[in-house]
Amino acid sequence: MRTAHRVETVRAAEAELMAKLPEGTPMQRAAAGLAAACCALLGRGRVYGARIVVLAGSGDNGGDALYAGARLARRGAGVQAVLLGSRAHEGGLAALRRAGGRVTDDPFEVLATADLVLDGITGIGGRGGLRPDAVPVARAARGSNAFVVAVDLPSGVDVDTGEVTGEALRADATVTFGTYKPGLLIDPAREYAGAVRLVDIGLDDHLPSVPDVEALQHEDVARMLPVPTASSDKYRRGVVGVVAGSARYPGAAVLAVAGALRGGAGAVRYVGPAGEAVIGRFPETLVHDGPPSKAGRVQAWVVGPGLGDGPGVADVLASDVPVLVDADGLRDLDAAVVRARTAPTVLTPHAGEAAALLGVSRDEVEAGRLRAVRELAARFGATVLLKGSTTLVASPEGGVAVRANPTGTHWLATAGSGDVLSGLAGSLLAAGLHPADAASSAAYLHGLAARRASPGAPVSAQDVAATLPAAWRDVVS
Ligand SMILES: NC(=O)C1=CN([C@@H]2O[C@H](COP(=O)(O)OP(=O)(O)OC[C@H]3O[C@@H](n4cnc5c(N)ncnc54)[C@H](O)[C@@H]3O)[C@@H](O)[C@H]2O)[C@@H](O)CC1
Ligand SMILES: [K+]
Repeated sequence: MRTAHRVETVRAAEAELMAKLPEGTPMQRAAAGLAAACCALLGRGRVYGARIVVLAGSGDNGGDALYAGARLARRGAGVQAVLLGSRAHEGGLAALRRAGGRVTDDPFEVLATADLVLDGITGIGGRGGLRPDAVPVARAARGSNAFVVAVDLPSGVDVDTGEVTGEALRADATVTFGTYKPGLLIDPAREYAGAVRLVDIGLDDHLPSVPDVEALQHEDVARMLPVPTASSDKYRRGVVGVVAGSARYPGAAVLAVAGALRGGAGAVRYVGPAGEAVIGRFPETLVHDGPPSKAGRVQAWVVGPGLGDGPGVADVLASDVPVLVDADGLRDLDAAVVRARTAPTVLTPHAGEAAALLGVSRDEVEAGRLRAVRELAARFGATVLLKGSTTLVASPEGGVAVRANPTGTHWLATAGSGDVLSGLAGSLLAAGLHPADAASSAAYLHGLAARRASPGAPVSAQDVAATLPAAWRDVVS
């Protein structure tokens, strides 16, 4: 699991750490880790003579970059510092000078020939996008052939939310200290960070055990996924009911069932008017034309994909098993009805649907996705999966981290892919997963399947569904 803490928490942990260590120790640890990462990035034998530019802002982020620059200068790199802001970190600057580094007043000249740039303009103390004086320098750094390494995080992004509201410096890699920051796990800031490496500075013992945001890794998902045993039969493995599709959108039913069949439930029961299309494609499905309450026992329901104005939502919400509500099922959803349920509910809106549920504009949701997903979960007393370039999953209970999905691809923004996701997540719910685990592991597998089905190229929802078993295998092997 990658765990991220917001600025306030990091500051409190750093204060505790600093109180028990000699002054400057955390910064020296950070600088040592940063310099080592730069050496690894430059490659064996390439540090001596490398042309390195340190962009140093006025805070401790600049201090980290300057001390790391000093370490690299001692190993023979030519290091030039560009001082941005009203002052520079005194100790870091003195160390750089002692090691033979220089301060330049022509940033554009040194950037034009640089091999590596250290972005130490702002770290967790940065507010808003880059200030005007830093903008042309940041642009020149990005426009050069140099490899750009962000110190702690890319300067200009919002650390706590992942939002990018102004100018920010896009890095090729980020070396972050002590813990990930939410912005390193959530788009669009995540995209500015490049490959992220975490340097241990001894902060762990001082951080709360529950992070603000977390991102699953293969091993976390592998632990969650259901594994059939010798005593499993199709009913013990769970039956998932899918209420989806309409005369107008029969395909949504097929795609939701396609996802559900790959999610580990023992059987899929389809309820709705698209039974013929579903059976034609997946003869293993049990079909029923409704209502859901008369269709036989299931361990979880999925309701909504392609449903149009069709019936079934109220019937399913009245059941005593977990329910996942998606797409048309989310329209006019009553928070009081959801809150009154005895079994868990999972909602899977995209930004537009989330906006309608919250009564705000889509832009407002897009601009504050972390806030929106938490607010929806609290208001509906439900687990909420907010789809987007970084899909987020929030739980209704307080004190639980929001999960940011690390496997997405922009190609997943394609018709029908959400139907596959809701079928898959519902199937995992029926197999007995905790709602947040079902939602987040479904998003993980779904993203991985999309990347695997069609690396770097358009992918169809059917391809995603068909590649889910391969993604599952990747995760558990
Ligand atoms: N506190 C600690 O124990 C440690 C802190 N470390 C480093 O310290 C950083 C935090 O340092 P600071 O609190 O000094 O804050 P920063 O260095 O992140 O930034 C603060 C400075 O940047 C300026 N600034 C703010 N917004 C700006 C913008 N949009 N454009 C340009 N300049 C802007 C401010 O005027 C202020 O002087 C961390 O990110 C990390 O890199 C590390 O050394 C590890 C240990
Ligand atoms: K930075």
